[in-house]
Formats: sequence, C-alpha cells, structure tokens
Amino acid sequence: MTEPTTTSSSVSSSSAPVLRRVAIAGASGRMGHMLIEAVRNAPDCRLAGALDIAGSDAIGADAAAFLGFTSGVPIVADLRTGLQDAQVLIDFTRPEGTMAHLAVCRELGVQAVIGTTGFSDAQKAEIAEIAKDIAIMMAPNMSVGVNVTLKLLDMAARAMSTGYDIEIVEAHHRFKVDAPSGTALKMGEVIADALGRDLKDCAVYGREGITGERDPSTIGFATIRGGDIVGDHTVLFAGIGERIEISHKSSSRVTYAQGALRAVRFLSGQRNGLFDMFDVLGLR
Ligand SMILES: NC(=O)C1=CN([C@@H]2O[C@H](COP(=O)(O)OP(=O)(O)OC[C@H]3O[C@@H](n4cnc5c(N)ncnc54)[C@H](OP(=O)(O)O)[C@@H]3O)[C@@H](O)[C@H]2O)C=CC1
Ligand SMILES: O=C(O)C1=N[C@H](C(=O)O)C[C@H](O)C1
Repeated sequence: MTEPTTTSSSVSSSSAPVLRRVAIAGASGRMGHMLIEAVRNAPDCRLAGALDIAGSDAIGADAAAFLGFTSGVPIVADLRTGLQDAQVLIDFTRPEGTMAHLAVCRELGVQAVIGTTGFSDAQKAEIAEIAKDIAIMMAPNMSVGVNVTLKLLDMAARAMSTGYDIEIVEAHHRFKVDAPSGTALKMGEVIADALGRDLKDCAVYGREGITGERDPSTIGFATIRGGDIVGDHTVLFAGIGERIEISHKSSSRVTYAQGALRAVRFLSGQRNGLFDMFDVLGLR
C-alpha cells in the first residue's frame, strides 16, 4: 500500500491558495519521493525544481516519474538550474550537500527548509550565518508528534531532575548513515537544557567493557539499526522503584513531509532568520 501524503492538515480549499514554488533536493531519496508526492498533492504548492547529486541515476528523469506522472520538472545536478524558478528549497540530503545548496540559495534569495541531520557544530554556525540573509527552517524531525514529545521531555526532566537516570534509545532502518539520530540528539539537548547541563559534557554514546557504575549526571544514548524501521525514540527516566518511558514511533514518513510543507507556508511570511518546528507549530 502506498502511503498517503495529503492529510486534513492541508490548507483549506475555500479560497484560491497562493502558490509557493518549491524545489526538492535529494529528489530520488526516501524523503525526496515523499516530498515530491506531497508537493504534487498540495493545492498551494507547485514543484519548481528537483536536484540530485551529480552521477545519480536519477539525473535527467522527470521528478514525478516514480509516481507514473510527468511533472515537466527534470531532476538536475546543476544547483543554479534547479533553483532558478524556486522560492523555497526543501532539503533532506547529507550535510555536505545541504551546505552547497544553501550557498546557492543565499545567492539567489531562495528560502530553505532543512531536514538533513548529522551537521557538525561548524556547519550549524555557518547555517546561522546564512540565515541572516535568507529565511531558514531547520529541524531534525518535522513530525508534530516528535515536537510535542520534546515539550513532554522538557517537563519530565524538570520534574525528575534528581534520582532518575536518563537514557535515550533510538531505532532506525538499515540505510541510515548518521548516529545517534538528529532527533535523539535534539531530545538530549532539550533534557540537558532543562537540567542546566551542557549535552557536550554529559552525553555517553554507547558502553562497552568494565564501565564502572553509572554516573548520575550523564545522559546515555543507544542506537539500533535494522530493516525498515522508520524511526523510534524512547527516553527512559529510571529511578529506584519506578521508571518512566516516553516514546514516539513513526510508522510513515508522511508526517515529516507534511511538517516540511507547514514550514514552507510558515516561511512565506519571513524575510530572514533561523527557525525551527517550535516556531512553525506555535510551540515556543
Ligand atoms: N527532519 C526530518 O523530519 C527528517 C530528516 N531525515 C534526514 O534527511 C536526510 C535524508 O534522509 P533519506 O531521504 O532517508 O536519505 P536518502 O539516502 O534516501 O536520500 C538522500 C538523497 O540525497 C542525495 N544525496 C546524497 N549525498 C548528497 C550530496 N552530497 N549532495 C546532494 N545530494 C546528496 C541522495 O542521492 P543518491 O541516492 O544518489 O546518493 C538521495 O537522493 C537524512 O539526513 C535523514 O536523517 C529523514 C527523515 C525525516
Ligand atoms: O534518517 C531517518 O530516516 C530519520 N532521520 C531523522 C533523525 O536523524 O532524527 C528523523 C527521523 O528519525 C528519520
């Protein structure tokens, strides 16, 4: 069964929608396909460009060919060609790809919705710098459920600031290239902030051998990779005599694609600045 990419959260069709011209990077990727289908089904968006990495088998193909449609938009490797008609780029690729795309977005005044994960601190700082010139929404997870979960974690961490060991467990499909997931790291950051700690100082990424007893000030991470798991995250607050588990499980990538389109709509009112899904969803 194919996953639906339109939900009741799409904009109302009662008035003529303002069309947003959207380019998709990583057009032949797992998220690229979801996004092209979602843009095609959105009454207020039009596919205006499709990018993939040079050497990809997809270059030259019609962006909607995988759906059995002709969109008239070819997948190209040349960034200026792919972005010239676009108002906003949605980018779910790899950090080095996103950075190259952003440089051209800045040059052409194209906004960006970034879902890519695995950025270095230096790359994040460069994105913040670019956002002084163009509007960017960047989030490691664009599902509504995960962003609500982040709020729950903030509350739970404040309420259980002592006496509870905090462990973050994430599971993803066998094709994922970065670990821990961007979402798991964001969960760690939210919890560390709530506890007045810096995640850089308290994160423990995996354990092996004679580790000694657990340091209560740490936040542990565990990563599972296998099969077609879309994305599961569980945060464990383990005390003596009880434990709480806060979990989110994705069963479809449609939620990420719909979140990206909400971000496209949110950005239409912005000239510049760096935003996240809390801004888009009004959760700040
Ligand atoms: N924020 C969110 O809500 C979500 C974020 N993600 C993140 O999005 C990213 C993509 O995920 P997914 O779609 O599963 O990955 P895929 O590997 O399926 O797709 C990545 C796409 O980007 C292309 N690509 C690879 N390297 C580069 C590069 N250097 N420059 C330009 N394009 C490149 C790939 O081309 P080719 O196949 O030819 O290599 C492919 O088309 C990951 O970082 C993932 O963690 C995923 C889901 C949700
Ligand atoms: O690569 C994925 O698939 C996903 N990546 C994001 C992450 O790293 O958190 C979001 C989601 O979990 C799916």
